[in-house]
Amino acid sequence: MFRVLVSDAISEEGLAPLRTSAHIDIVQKKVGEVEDELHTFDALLVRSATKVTEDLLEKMTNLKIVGRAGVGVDNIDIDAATKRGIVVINAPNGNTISAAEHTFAMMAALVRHIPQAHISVKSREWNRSAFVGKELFGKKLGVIGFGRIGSEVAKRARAFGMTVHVYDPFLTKERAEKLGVSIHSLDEVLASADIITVHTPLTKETRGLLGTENLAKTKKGVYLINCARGGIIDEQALIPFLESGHVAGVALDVFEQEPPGDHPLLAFSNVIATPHLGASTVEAQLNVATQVAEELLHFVEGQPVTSSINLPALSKDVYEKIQSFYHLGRKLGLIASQFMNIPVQELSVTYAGTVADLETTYITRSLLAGFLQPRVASTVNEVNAAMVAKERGITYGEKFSDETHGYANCISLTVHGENKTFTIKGTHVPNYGDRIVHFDGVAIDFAPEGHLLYIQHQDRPGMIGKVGNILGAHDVNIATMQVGRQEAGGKAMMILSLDKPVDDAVLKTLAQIDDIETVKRLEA
Ligand SMILES: NC(=O)C1=CN([C@@H]2O[C@H](COP(=O)(O)OP(=O)(O)OC[C@H]3O[C@@H](n4cnc5c(N)ncnc54)[C@H](O)[C@@H]3O)[C@@H](O)[C@H]2O)C=CC1
Ligand SMILES: O=C(O)C(=O)COP(=O)(O)O
Repeated sequence: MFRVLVSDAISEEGLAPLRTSAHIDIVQKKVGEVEDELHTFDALLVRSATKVTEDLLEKMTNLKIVGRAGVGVDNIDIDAATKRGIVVINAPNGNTISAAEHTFAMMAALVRHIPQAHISVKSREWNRSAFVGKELFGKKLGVIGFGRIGSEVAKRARAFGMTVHVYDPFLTKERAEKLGVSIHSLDEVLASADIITVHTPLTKETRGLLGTENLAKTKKGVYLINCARGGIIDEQALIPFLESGHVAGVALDVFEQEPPGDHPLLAFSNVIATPHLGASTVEAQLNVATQVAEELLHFVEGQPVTSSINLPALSKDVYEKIQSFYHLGRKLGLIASQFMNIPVQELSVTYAGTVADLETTYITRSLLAGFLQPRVASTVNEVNAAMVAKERGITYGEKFSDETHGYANCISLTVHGENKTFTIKGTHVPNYGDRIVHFDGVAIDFAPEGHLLYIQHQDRPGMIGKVGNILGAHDVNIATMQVGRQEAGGKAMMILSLDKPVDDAVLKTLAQIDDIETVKRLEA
């Protein structure tokens, strides 16, 4: 049973696809309510309220995937998840429109004092002169962060007759032109905008982006909106700018701490606020829940996930094409690691033939994970392989070649260790399987499966019989045997596939045969 903990309020209708699977068990409880069971869950689904910290991940020892029913993943310790090989997925566009509409609603409310006027009327007052506002028409809107939400806000602003100035260091001129906005430096946007709205993720770079220094560069009388993440506008820094009247008004949907409690900003009559409602619409909640539920189902079924934060994006089509090579890659890495059971510095992977035209990043990650797995106690997979390699000082690189050795495709792995270099090559034959076609300088042909025994010896008559006798005497059945040699009478090798693994005593007996130089167990 695949156990899913849903720890925030996620649309029931959106989760429905998960309920159709007999293999999935859904538990809807807060993390604090299932402390004793945390180690039993395979998946965790959250919104922004649950903090997926390293400490929580430490307790969720069986966790394989975290799904964020929304965009921002700043409540998830991505590095800690990646380190543990836990896939993190989100729903990147399900709530874009809702967040953009909320931003626009906040903008209109801010410049027309709607919340304040509403409270006044509800208090049985009729004070029209106290709430004279400003038009949006003809104003300059500064958009900081021009991704999905920023660009939807800009479209609506243009429809209102506003000019849009954008700051986004990753935005291309073509995209800006297409959407009818102009690109500026941050300083230019700060100096020119009548209203500034932020739509970046919260990162090390964007935390405090609008702090004392940058707020001082804004126009006197500027309005500010944060419907992205608390902390992008520095809340403490804002206070003197409100006190002096430099900032005319602020609309906040998000706070550094949520809920903000008795926050000093809330005491200002020209600060309006909502309790993180950007994505709180029926439509957005259905969209994001459906997106993560569908992705989770793919994950459970062994299909690729397309919106992962810590895995390269893969479409179903591409995944189907690389799947066989992905398995071959893992086997090549696994066998090479056991054969080279010494410290290694570098792995070099060469792709040739049909595989060279595919998305090889994923295959390389799989190969790397196979290589690292025998060397580390925790799980290594394509999520954390690069990180684990880095931690261990192992570098890796990809190359592409035309040399297929007569096969339709060929993956070659060369491992550089201390005083030794080892090369293994494999191919995938459709409807037949994976074959290792080159092993440590010798052309050979065997399936990388099960309990393998590698024997390196001098090419002499009678070697096969001697090995067979010893294995037979120890009740070890040989399923297949492949032999190869560099030249007659020279270095030769046998790769045997056995029905059960041999123990150390048998290895030792085999190693004592004259002309046998190396005997190694290899598990594939
Ligand atoms: N209030 C709410 O309920 C909601 C809030 N959000 C938040 O809105 C924000 C934006 O979401 P999306 O538009 O979907 O994300 P996105 O990833 O499509 O866009 C973010 C943009 O920010 C830009 N950016 C990154 N660093 C930057 C920097 N240092 N300076 C300027 N621009 C920078 C990126 O290039 C990108 O274009 C996120 O923080 C997300 O968490 C999203 C949905 C609902
Ligand atoms: O998607 C996002 O980034 C949001 O901020 C929405 O947060 P929520 O899912 O409503 O807690």
